Amino acid sequence: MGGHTQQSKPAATAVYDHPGNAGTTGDGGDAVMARWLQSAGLQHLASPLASTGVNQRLLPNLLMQGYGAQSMEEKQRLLKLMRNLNFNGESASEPCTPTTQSPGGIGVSEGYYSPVFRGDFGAGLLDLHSMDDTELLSLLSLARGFELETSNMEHVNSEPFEPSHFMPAVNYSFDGDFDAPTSQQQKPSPDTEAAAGFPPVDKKNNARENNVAKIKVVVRKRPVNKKEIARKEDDIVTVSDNASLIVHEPKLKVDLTAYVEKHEFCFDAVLDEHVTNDEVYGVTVQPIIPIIFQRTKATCFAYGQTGSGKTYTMQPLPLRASEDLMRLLHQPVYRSQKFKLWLSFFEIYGEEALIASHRKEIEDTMEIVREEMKLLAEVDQPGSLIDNYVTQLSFVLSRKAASLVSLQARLARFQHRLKEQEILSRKRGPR
Ligand SMILES: Nc1ncnc2c1ncn2[C@@H]1O[C@H](COP(=O)(O)OP(=O)(O)OP(=O)(O)O)[C@@H](O)[C@H]1O
Repeated sequence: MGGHTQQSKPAATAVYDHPGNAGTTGDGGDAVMARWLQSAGLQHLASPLASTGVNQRLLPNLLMQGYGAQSMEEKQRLLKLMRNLNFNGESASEPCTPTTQSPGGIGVSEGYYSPVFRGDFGAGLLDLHSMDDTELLSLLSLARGFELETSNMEHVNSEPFEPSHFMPAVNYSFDGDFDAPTSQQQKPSPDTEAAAGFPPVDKKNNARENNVAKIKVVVRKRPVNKKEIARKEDDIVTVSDNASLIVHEPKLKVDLTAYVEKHEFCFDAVLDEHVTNDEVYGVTVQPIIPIIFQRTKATCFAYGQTGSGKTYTMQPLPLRASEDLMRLLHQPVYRSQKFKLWLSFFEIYGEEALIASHRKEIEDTMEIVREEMKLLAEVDQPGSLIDNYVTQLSFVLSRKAASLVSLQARLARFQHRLKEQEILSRKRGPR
C-alpha cells in the first residue's frame, strides 16, 4: 500500500490491510471490527479506539457509550449494525442505508447491498465462510461477549448451538397440506421437514444459524386511552419504523421552561398502536411453534409498566399457540411420532403481589410529600432565598402531581382486578 493511499484511507481499513496484523487473534479482531464497521460506512469510528490498543471485545460497548459514535445518525446505524450482526443480517427488516457519503465509505448510490459488498460484508452481515479461523474466533468473542483462547478452539468448535427460533426467512404455514412420510423417525429428515413446511436444512445454513440470536425483543405500543385523551396527555411514543421508536420525554429547565428530549431505541420489531393481537402473534409466537417439534424449549413473556398492555397482549397468545400446536400435531408427519401435549396456565399475580405493589406506590408518593414538607419548613426560615425554594418546590410538586395521577389510575385498576378476582365481593366466612 502506497504512502499516499494509506494517508487518505480511513485508519480502520489500514489496520485490516496491514499484512503484519493478520497473525494474532487481537489484531485479527481489530480487522474484523474494522470490516464490520466499514460495512455500514462507520469505519472512522474504529480508528481512534482500535489504534490505542483498546480490547476489541469492548469496542462495541465503548462505541455505544459515546466514545465513538457522536451523532444520533451514527448511533442509530451502529445499533442497527449490532442488531443485524446478532441476527446474521437476515432478519433486518430493512437495510441500514447510509444517508450520507462517509469519507472512504460506501456511497449512497452503491448502498450496502451493492454486489461489491453483498459478497463480502453487507450491513452487519458477515460472510462467515470467507473468514479464516482467527477472524472467526475473534468475531465470536465479540459477538458472544467472552474471550476465546485459541487453545480452547476444539472445545469451542464442538460446543453445540441451538438453531435460532427466529429465522426470518422462514414463513411457516399451518394451513398447507402436509404430505407426510409414513416412516417412524425420531428426527424428521430434511425431506420430511420440507414437506411439513420447514425450510430445507442445509449445512451452510446451519452454520449461519449457529451465530443467530436466540432472543427476540418485540415492542408493542398501546393506543392512548380515553382517560389519557380526556386529561389531554401527550402521546410520548412515536413508532419510527418496524424496528425503532422514539420516546419524547417532557422535561423542565431550571427556569421552568418546558422542553422535550427525544430518545431513540431499536428493537427486533416494533408494533404500533394499530396492530391486532393476531399480528402480534404472527411476529412473536407463531414462528417458534414448529421449533418446539424439534425438541427445543421456547418461552414468551411480557415486560412493562403497569397498564402498558401486557395482559391485553399476552392473553390471546396461549389459545392461538394451542390451535397451531394442535394443527401441527395432527399432521401425519408428527402424528406418527406420538407426541403428547400438556397445557397448564396460571397467572403469577396474586392478591399479595397486588397489595405489595400498591403499597410501594403509596410509599413513593409519601416520600415526595415528605420532601415537600422539608422544603416548606426550610423556606419558612428568615433570610431564605425564596427564588431557589420556589424552583425546587415546583419540581417536587410536579413530581407529586404525576405520582398522584398514577396512584389514582393504579387504585382504579387495583379495584377492578379485585372485583375481577371476586375478592371484594367474596363473602367472609365465620371466623
Ligand atoms: N393494544 C391495545 N389496544 C387497546 N387497548 C389496550 C391495548 N393494550 C392495552 N389496552 C388496554 O389498556 C388497559 C391496560 O392494559 P393491561 O391490563 O393489559 O395492562 P397491564 O400491563 O397488564 O397492567 P398491569 O401491570 O397493571 O396488570 C386495559 O384496559 C386494556 O384493555
